[in-house]
Amino acid sequence: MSQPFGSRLAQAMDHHGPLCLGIDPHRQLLNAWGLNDDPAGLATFSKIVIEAASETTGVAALKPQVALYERFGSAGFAVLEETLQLAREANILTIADAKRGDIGSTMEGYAQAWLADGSALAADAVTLTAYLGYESLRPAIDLALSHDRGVFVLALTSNPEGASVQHLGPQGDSVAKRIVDATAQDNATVTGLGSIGLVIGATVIDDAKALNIDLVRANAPILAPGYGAQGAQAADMREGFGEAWKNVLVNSSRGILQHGPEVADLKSAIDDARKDINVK
Ligand SMILES: O=C(O)c1cc(=O)[nH]c(=O)n1[C@@H]1O[C@H](COP(=O)(O)O)[C@@H](O)[C@H]1O
Repeated sequence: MSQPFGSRLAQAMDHHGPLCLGIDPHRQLLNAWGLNDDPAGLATFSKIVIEAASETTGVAALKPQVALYERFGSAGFAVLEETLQLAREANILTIADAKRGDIGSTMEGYAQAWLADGSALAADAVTLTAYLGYESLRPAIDLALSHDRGVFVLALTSNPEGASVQHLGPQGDSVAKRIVDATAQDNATVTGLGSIGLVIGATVIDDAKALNIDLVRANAPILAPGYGAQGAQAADMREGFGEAWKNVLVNSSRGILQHGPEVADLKSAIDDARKDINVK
């Protein structure tokens, strides 16, 4: 890969718009699509989603939810490897939603799995959790940067429980703010969009303001899940993110996937979401 992840993502977002399609093969969705909840069902589901994404101009990235493959152990991981390979062949950026985090020495192992050239699980970026401290993620950040890949560090998550940890800290100095400020440092010397991203739930954008968090200064791609099935609305996202909106990659999983299994129906759900998000 000849360009940093941030530049590749910025180009994809310019070309396709800011939609990331989550590949979340929940048992209920597989059943609704007439598929078995087993590795063969996972494989068919994933292929259909990639086919739909590659036949529209509406998807900047795909985000496979690792947990829903991991349910099936090594057989599920084999399907995830194939899925990542198909997305690579379709030229669509991938974000492995693995939410990894560990002490530095073992973080190195996760980094090699998700971010090293030649790894069967390598994606363009991986989601990380900084509960062990932002600096514990350094092996993944370093490997990502040296391999033109990226990471997305959870800062403010879309679930209601996140605030009980992420808002902690004295007035104006929350855990979430520290994470955002750390990504700002890592992206500071980059011209264009940085490769060290953040996750800010679309359902909790107002918290960023309340916590005095400067998302623009972070110069980070911002993955925003919560649109669609979790109820966040396009107009509220645009207004809430304000100036940072230009860096926001909006994820929708179930909101689009519920329209399957026909590729044509998925495509039209992607188009609808895309128009909705782009509404001025
Ligand atoms: O890291 C994520 O992607 C993530 C962070 C977060 O704060 N909230 C959140 O919902 N997610 C993921 O985004 C996807 C949301 O799926 P839907 O609610 O079906 O659109 C799931 O795979 C979640 O695990």
